[in-house]
Order: sequence, then C-alpha cells, then structure tokens
Amino acid sequence: MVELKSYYSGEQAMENLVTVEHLTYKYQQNDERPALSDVSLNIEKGSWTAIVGRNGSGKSTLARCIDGLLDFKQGVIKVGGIELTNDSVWQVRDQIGMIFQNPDNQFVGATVEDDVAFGMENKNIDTETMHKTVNQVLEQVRMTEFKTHQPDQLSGGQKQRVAIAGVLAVAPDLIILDESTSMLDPEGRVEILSLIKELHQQKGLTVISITHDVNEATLADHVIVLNNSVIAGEGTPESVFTNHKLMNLTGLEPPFTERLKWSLEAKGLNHFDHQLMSEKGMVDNLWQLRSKK
Ligand SMILES: Nc1ncnc2c1ncn2[C@@H]1O[C@H](COP(=O)(O)OP(=O)(O)OP(=O)(O)O)[C@@H](O)[C@H]1O
Repeated sequence: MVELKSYYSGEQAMENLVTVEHLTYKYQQNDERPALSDVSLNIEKGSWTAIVGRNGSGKSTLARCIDGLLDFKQGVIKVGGIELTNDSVWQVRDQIGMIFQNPDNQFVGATVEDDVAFGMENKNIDTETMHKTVNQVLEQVRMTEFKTHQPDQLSGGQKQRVAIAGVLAVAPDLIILDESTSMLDPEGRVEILSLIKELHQQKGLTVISITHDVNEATLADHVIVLNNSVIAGEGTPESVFTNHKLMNLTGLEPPFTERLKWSLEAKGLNHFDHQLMSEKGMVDNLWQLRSKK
C-alpha cells in the first residue's frame, strides 16, 4: 500500500462508525481472484469518505458487504459497534441508507410522498409522525412543491433528491452513495452533491460515496483508493490526488487542476502550490506567475 499522510494521524481519537477488518469476498468459491482481498478500514463518525477506483476494483462489493447485502465468509464488519452477522443484519441495515446509481430503480411509491413514507411504513411509525417527517425531509431536500407528483414527472436530480429524502426519513447514521450522481446531468450532479455537503456539514451525517468522479471525491474528508480488490492507498483528497505514484499505479485520473499543474511542471514551470488546487486557486496562481514575468 502506498504510504500517505493519514486523516487519522491527528492527536484526537475519533469514534469509528464503521470498521472493516480483513474482509475478503468472492462471488463464487471457484473465482480465481476475490472481489475484495484482505480489506481493512475505518469510517469515522461524522466523516465523508470517498471510495474511488477503476471499474471492477471492488467498490460496490465493499458497499454491499457493509450493508449486509452480501454474505461474506472472511473478515469482520462492525457498524455502530454491532458486528454484522446473519442475526444482526437488520440492526446493522437500520443504521444505513443506501442511494444507488439509477434513480428510476429506486421508486416504490406512486407519488413522491408515498415513496418517502415507504421506509417508515415498515417501522410501525404512527401516521401523524409519518406525515410530519415526510414534510420535514421533503423540506430538507427542497422538494416540498413536488409532494403529490408522480416520480416519472421528475428530473434525474429531483428523483435522487426524493431517494435521499426517503433515506433521511428513517434517520440513518450512515448514508452510502453508490455512484449516485453518475447517471445525472452536470446540473443534477451539482444539485445532489451540494445537498449531501449540506447534510454532512449541518447534520453531521456520516457519508460514504463510491465514485468514479475524482472531482466529487475531492469534497470528502478522506479518500480510500481500491485497486484490484485491495486498498492501494488512503488519506486526505490532497495527499491522494497529488500522489503521482498512486495515480499511476491505479490508473486514476487526478482532478483537472492537478493534471494541468503536472503538465506545466513538465515544461519547467515549478512555481505551483503543492496543495491540490481549486480551479479558482489555479487561475490565481497562473495570474501571479504571469505578473512576475
Ligand atoms: N454479481 C456479481 N457476480 C459475480 N462477479 C461480480 C458480481 N458483481 C461484481 N463482480 C465482480 O467483482 C469484482 C468487483 O466488482 P465491483 O462491482 O465491486 O467493482 P466496482 O469497483 O464497483 O466496479 P464499477 O466501478 O464498474 O461498478 C469485478 O471483478 C466484478 O466483475
């Protein structure tokens, strides 16, 4: 594993919401290589962790194992201190809200409000509390005006907002976004990411986002890179995406500003900030260099 400055290196001990220890998973016993091989990681309470990696690196398998959707034989997963077993799977799943890739596959209700209420109906929550909660969460995702609409009348971004409202209605401790923005247009993507950011910052929701999009991963506090079923590196977005060795090893494409910085450095311009820069930071840096000429 590529050594990186760790997010966990601070002096203050943080509480872990999820711990994964030595998880190995094969879809078929006779598979030559496992989909996950000896994976260990911690997800701190209140953190946003992005899991990145190329196609087939094991990201979705990891999410499905944590949510108890795959029956693993090797390794230990604990969520909120509860070890995931056949007996505890519902207790574990109660703590987790999953948002998947295709917004169309997630609707079960005929209207937005029915859909949001669905998760609560399985929990014997009284009708009054249910109505109140539906209104609250639709307000949070700014979809109140669409309460009585049918899901097929909504845009992709709006559908994902409703899916998030459904998850919020059952108040999970952890939300897992499995490529949840990948089928959205750029506007829908921005809409969902800013909503997640707001929920993470204002409500302290713990977030795991599985993504191909490195720009999305730069929003996280911590990035875990999966490569060929193992963790190839982890750390802050800065330490991960400015690490040439790790990027080359895993074939991940760093954010645009980092790629631009590398190509300018290759041409002898070595005056850039070592930090991962925002597009604005890069523009400011280029202007400064130009004015020094
Ligand atoms: N249902 C399945 N049955 C058998 N093998 C599977 C199944 N789902 C995934 N795999 C295999 O497990 C490995 C990891 O797949 P996984 O979907 O976890 O990767 P991923 O990183 O999420 O990929 P992607 O970004 O393409 O979704 C791959 O080799 C894949 O072919």
